[in-house]
Amino acid sequence: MLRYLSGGESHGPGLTAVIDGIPSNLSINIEEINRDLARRQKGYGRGDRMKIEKDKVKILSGIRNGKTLGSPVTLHIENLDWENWQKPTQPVTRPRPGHGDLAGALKYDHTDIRNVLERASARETAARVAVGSIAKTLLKEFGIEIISHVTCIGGVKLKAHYDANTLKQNLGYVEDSQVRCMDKDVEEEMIREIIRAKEEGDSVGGIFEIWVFNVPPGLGSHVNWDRKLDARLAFGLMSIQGIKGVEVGLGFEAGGKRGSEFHDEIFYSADKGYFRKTNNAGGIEGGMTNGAPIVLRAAMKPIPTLYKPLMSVDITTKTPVKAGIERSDTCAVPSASIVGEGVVAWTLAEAFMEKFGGDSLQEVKRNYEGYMEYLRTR
Ligand SMILES: Cc1cc2nc3c(=O)[nH]c(=O)nc-3n(C[C@H](O)[C@H](O)[C@H](O)COP(=O)(O)O)c2cc1C
Ligand SMILES: C=C(O[C@@H]1CC(C(=O)O)=C[C@@H](OP(=O)(O)O)[C@H]1O)C(=O)O
Repeated sequence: MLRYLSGGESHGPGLTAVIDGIPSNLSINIEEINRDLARRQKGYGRGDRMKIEKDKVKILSGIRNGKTLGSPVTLHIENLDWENWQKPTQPVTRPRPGHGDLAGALKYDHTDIRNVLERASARETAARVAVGSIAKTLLKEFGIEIISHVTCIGGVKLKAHYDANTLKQNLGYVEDSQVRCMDKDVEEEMIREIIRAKEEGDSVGGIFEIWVFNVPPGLGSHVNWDRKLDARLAFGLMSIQGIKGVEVGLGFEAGGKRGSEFHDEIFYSADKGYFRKTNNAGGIEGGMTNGAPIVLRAAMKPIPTLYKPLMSVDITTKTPVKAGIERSDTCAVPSASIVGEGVVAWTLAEAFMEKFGGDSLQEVKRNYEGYMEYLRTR
């Protein structure tokens, strides 16, 4: 069984995650984890904090001579901003609409909202990306590949749905793009919209898409609600700060289609086995992977902290006030897409280990290859 927990405040000394259940003998390249951490920090519209942080992972346990031992893997990422937060600060009393401020202060009985925002903050997603990067390494051993791109920022949208080949061909462009968008004209318009929002003391959200390739059929299960993979992927994506909607395959568009237009017809050939010509289901049927690529989309609301704040109520005096202002991003959709890759990798690694689980990578491979061999005879 795979599991992990993380701890760490946004302006504390750092973030720590302990992962249990990674099989032994998996080669881990720290530079791959650092590459994902750097990808998460990029993206047009991020605030000044990203000029301070230079996220790098330290591995404190579970890896020796570059390979996992089978014991818990402990990851640590330092907060370089920590040294600027050593002096006592004024209590934060003006909750920001859209952040965890008011609900968190009421629930945990805090009179200083900073005690809530320190952990509600998406700083925590650096730990999730490091954990996700290890999950990606495990999945890569089986040819599973996860990619993401941004399809909408602040209402500026990609003009078409792209197929897997076009997406793969444009991946280099996406990685270089300041907003992780594959179309140069749309990218420029997105950046203009972020600039306009920032100038007006406002913020934007958007949508990102995640594709997973080479997934074997049969991850997840139809037999109980909490084993359904589409539900678990939606849970993972929805748990990212700011996410308000998740789609699988055609998603909300499915509600307007006839059955005959929507469902992906089944074909068989001796060389390919069972296959589909369409993928409106997004690779999941009955809570299980069906062998087609998994396609997911997540919608992020606009960033809650506004430099031109909305109205709020001071929690000490109960008087109407403008909401508090913290240093903030204007847009974080490109970063959220990298976090999305991480949580999807984690969820799939969990499901993968449930199906093929073993204590060493060799054992997992034997189990996987046995199943793939069985599928070839079906
Ligand atoms: C990568 C990333 C960066 C974010 N940066 C900010 C930010 O600078 N300011 C802010 O108010 N919210 C930011 N958010 C969103 C808040 O963390 C989030 O809205 C808040 O924790 C409340 O959670 P909820 O939106 O899921 O309800 C960011 C989210 C992500 C994923
Ligand atoms: C620190 C990160 O994002 C932070 C997420 C965040 C929030 O409210 O979610 C608020 C900002 O924090 P600060 O006020 O310290 O600048 C972002 O910078 C990060 O992504 O590493």
